[in-house]
Amino acid sequence: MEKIEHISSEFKDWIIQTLNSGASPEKIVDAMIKKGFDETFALRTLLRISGNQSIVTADKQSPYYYEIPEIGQKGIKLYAGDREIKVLSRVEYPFILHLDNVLSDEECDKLISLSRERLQPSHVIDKNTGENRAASGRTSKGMYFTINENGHVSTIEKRIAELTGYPIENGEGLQVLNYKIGEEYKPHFDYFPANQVIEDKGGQRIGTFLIYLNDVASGGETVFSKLGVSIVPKKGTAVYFHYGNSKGQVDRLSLHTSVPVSEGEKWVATKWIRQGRIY
Ligand SMILES: O=C(O)CCC(=O)C(=O)O
Ligand SMILES: [Fe+2]
Repeated sequence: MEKIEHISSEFKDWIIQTLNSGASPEKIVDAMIKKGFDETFALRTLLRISGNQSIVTADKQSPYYYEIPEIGQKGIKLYAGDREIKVLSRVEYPFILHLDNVLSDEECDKLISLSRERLQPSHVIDKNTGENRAASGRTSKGMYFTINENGHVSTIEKRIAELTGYPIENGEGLQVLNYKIGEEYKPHFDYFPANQVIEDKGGQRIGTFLIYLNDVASGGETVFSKLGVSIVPKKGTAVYFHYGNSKGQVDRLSLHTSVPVSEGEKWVATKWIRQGRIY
């Protein structure tokens, strides 16, 4: 039988995701060979993807259909309670909003102090074994709050819900991440691979609300690598990016990374939002 010597964009994304969640390149090559790929092609593909080099893909997929989320329909001044939040910049494809003044300095400091003692190395759940193990693509430490865990978390969750228009119940527990010098989060998508979407747990992730909790002395930018856009962390600002539409498609342009911190440290809080209610 003839061996496969081309991959789809979707399969390429699966490789990126699997690689960055800690699977070894050898395992992925083995899996590709089992699926009928040519061995040299599989090896070469893995080398190029892990070296961040471009590869040619053959696509059957229809293009992502863009819909402007509610937060993008409110103009350049947003309101949450009596707080005015300015849009600093906006990208349409993929949809990204950069927001000023989402949290005050005191609110950022308080969130850091509530999470500091609970940080653990960032882990992923192995899809095959169900095992909780360190992720090679994520060298940061992190922790999760449960929904409405305390008054401070509730205040932040209400603000995000008001800004985005998505109820608190569509959001996962707030995650806080801390990156020290050299730590990073390799290129990844926040949405789930198609086979891991759990319909009765809110379904697919469709947007990410990412808040910067401190100023980073150097490095630590959030980079949307397919766009060539870098967001420089600034205390209290946030980015919202949206990558899931009402047709159930996901936007591959939302690939992003947190580049290594080169001086100081970085603190962020992430709220992942799903299509429907999780709880
Ligand atoms: O730390 C960052 O800038 C990105 C974090 C991120 O991508 C995530 O939490 O999904
Ligand atoms: Fe992410």
